[in-house]
Amino acid sequence: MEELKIGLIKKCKREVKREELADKVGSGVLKVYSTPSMIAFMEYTSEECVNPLLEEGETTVGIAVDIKHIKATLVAKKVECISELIEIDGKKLKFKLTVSDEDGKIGIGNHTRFIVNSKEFMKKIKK
Ligand SMILES: CC(C)(COP(=O)(O)OP(=O)(O)OC[C@H]1O[C@@H](n2cnc3c(N)ncnc32)[C@H](O)[C@@H]1OP(=O)(O)O)[C@@H](O)C(=O)NCCC(=O)NCCS
Repeated sequence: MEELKIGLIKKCKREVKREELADKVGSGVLKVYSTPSMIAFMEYTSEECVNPLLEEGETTVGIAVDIKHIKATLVAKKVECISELIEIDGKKLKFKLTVSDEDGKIGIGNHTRFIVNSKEFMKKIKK
């Protein structure tokens, strides 16, 4: 079975939906792909990159993002995210990310996730 190692890569593709636009998300007023939606796509792709290789009962949670949104994208455009695992520091996993639309790069940066046991993580949160 494949193991968690530096160099793992995941690519995900999707189409920009109306509910992902800045005026719908509330992060701006224009009808363009929102930065939070792009970051969510980056988080999803990074999670997918490593989740199949975790122990039973484990998942990852996002703990840091350092992202640049460099170009605007309209609804219905196709976007692709590439996430590469570039650092493993105990339970901390660092990913390098690129998001492109049909015309080129729209987002770049790094994202860190932390491996947790799902049940224990939820139990520790104060109600
Ligand atoms: C991930 C989390 C459980 C770690 O907490 P913990 O188990 O108590 O671990 P610690 O606080 O001892 O941190 C462990 C390491 O991660 C680092 N770390 C924790 N949070 C960090 C963050 N946000 N950014 C960078 N590093 C972080 C700590 O500095 C420590 O590093 P070290 O081992 O080099 O000293 C906690 O930060 C958390 O719950 N974050 C919120 C995650 C979340 O809800 N995400 C949204 C859902 S996906």
